[in-house]
Amino acid sequence: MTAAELRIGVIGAGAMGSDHIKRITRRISGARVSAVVEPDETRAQTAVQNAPGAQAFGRIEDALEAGAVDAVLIATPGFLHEAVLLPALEAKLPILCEKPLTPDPESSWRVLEAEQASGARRIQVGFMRRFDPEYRQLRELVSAGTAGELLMVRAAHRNASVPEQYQQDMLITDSVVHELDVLPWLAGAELRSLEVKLPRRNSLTPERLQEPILVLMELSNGVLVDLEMNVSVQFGYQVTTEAVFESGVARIGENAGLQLWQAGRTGTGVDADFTTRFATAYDEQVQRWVDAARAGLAGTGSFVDGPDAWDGYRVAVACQQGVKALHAPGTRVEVELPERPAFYR
Ligand SMILES: NC(=O)C1=CN([C@@H]2O[C@H](COP(=O)(O)OP(=O)(O)OC[C@H]3O[C@@H](n4cnc5c(N)ncnc54)[C@H](O)[C@@H]3O)[C@@H](O)[C@H]2O)C=CC1
Ligand SMILES: O=C1[C@@H](O)[C@H](O)[C@@H](O)[C@H](O)[C@H]1O
Repeated sequence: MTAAELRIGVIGAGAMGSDHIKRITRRISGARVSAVVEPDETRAQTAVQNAPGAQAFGRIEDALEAGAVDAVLIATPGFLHEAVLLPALEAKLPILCEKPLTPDPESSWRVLEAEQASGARRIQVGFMRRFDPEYRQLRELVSAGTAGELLMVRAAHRNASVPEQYQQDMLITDSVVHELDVLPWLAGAELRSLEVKLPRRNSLTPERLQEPILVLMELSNGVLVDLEMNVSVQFGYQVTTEAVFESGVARIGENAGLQLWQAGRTGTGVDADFTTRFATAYDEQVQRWVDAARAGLAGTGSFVDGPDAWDGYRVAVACQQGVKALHAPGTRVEVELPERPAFYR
């Protein structure tokens, strides 16, 4: 037996929050947006227009006090996640928190402590790539072993451009953060070290940035990863992964949509940004979280079906070390985690 339709409070109605509001309203079953928490009034009004029946609030505390939500989806900027996570945990709500869990290991650890005090794992972190069909297929290939052992991964994460508020460290904390979660997950291993190399600078990148960057990672099973992180490619959005096995090579993420052969040329669509490239993954992530949250509230299952707060903490440590590597190009920086609390095993 599951709980009735899940009433979701979306906290933060900027780019991602609005995308999730449309998703929940139009494509997700078993849930509706009952509240939007957004201090910017114009954004709040636009958001509630896209979510029939939703109430607007300026602060999460007000939405909780009004009893307007059964669960929350957090889409405020990362540095504000802790301030929203703590009252939501205190209210014992199921939570889907956009990446990163929080921007640094200390605040992520405080969140782990608050979650443990709440008595259950209630936080799912929005590392949506784990729900992308191609990443899932590749992970199955790794674990089935039909192409032999995985040896190396060559990855590229390319954005057409980035907004004004995007700063140098965000190459790691906002962008590479996804690979720091998904590549160890894909390879079935832990991240052991990171190194950043700086190739020639792209003259088209904003003045404040030194990029692209090359990130080298060593995993606990000996797999080596090289990742090109590039945020000024102009042509569109592309996230590719090539996995080199003992007896085969697999690639994902190269083409988007129709391939056309015409007038002596061939062409394939390119995604403009992550909202289209990972649309299926975001949908799957939110649907699985809604189903888990309903089961958790009904007492028939866990609140989480995907990356949890420990994954968020692990990635916060990796990002901290990644930023150190970014500031010391050519230096190998180790990644060490404390013992995982029994609660998360
Ligand atoms: N999974 C993915 O691929 C992506 C995830 N993100 C993540 O989504 C989150 C939001 O990013 P964006 O939508 O790009 O940011 P944004 O800046 O477009 O939107 C954030 C919104 O939060 C609101 N806000 C600020 N303080 C608030 C508070 N105390 N309570 C409620 N709302 C508050 C702001 O007014 C703004 O409307 C970040 O954690 C970001 O890392 C962003 C892009 C892609
Ligand atoms: O999370 C995201 C953005 O914040 C980030 O800026 C992009 O580089 C990522 O591809 C996207 O998925």
